Amino acid sequence: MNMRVGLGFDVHAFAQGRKLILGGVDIPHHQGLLGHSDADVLAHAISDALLGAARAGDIGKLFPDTDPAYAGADSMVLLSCVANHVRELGFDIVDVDSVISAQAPKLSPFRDQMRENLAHAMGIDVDQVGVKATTTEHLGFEGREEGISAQAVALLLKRCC
Ligand SMILES: Nc1ccn([C@@H]2O[C@H](COP(=O)(O)O)[C@@H](O)[C@H]2O)c(=O)n1
Ligand SMILES: C[C@@]1(CO)OP(=O)(O)OP(=O)(O)OC[C@H]1O
Repeated sequence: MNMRVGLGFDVHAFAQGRKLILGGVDIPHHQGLLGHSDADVLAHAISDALLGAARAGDIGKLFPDTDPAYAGADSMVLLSCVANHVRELGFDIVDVDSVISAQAPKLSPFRDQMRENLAHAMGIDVDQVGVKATTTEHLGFEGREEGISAQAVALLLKRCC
């Protein structure tokens, strides 16, 4: 069986004085996401989906949040490393889809730029990357605007020898 599916999920809390970076896009907002890296929750969920499909651990295994080397890291660079890693393990990236849960800000104006950035980082075509957004109708931590979550799925094809 040559197809593998992976699931990724990540959460980051909002904090004052931080940038809001999603899919490599710097989105104007009155608060941003807290993290060891730039806290790009979408890039992290997609990274974990790729790693899950390749059965290669998770983002924290590759880039520990205790390692000063990743303080303030650009998560699109981390995503590129993950994509190259799964390719080195013998997989091609077939398709990626994702959803961001955020009460605010409105993300649809930034969707196409996020897709382009993510596709570029993973070395795939933009039509192989889906990005969606939803509010949680004011329910839960996303709905209270305490943070943002993202989920992603990835489909990989194992190259045969
Ligand atoms: N942060 C967000 C959340 C949602 N959207 C767009 O609005 C549509 C409706 O959202 P509901 O949560 O009310 O279903 C959603 O399908 C997105 O197109 C958004 O852009 N940014
Ligand atoms: C991205 C990494 C890099 O150290 O740190 P964070 O920005 O804290 O993000 P998280 O999703 O909590 O953990 C994964 C880490 O690999």
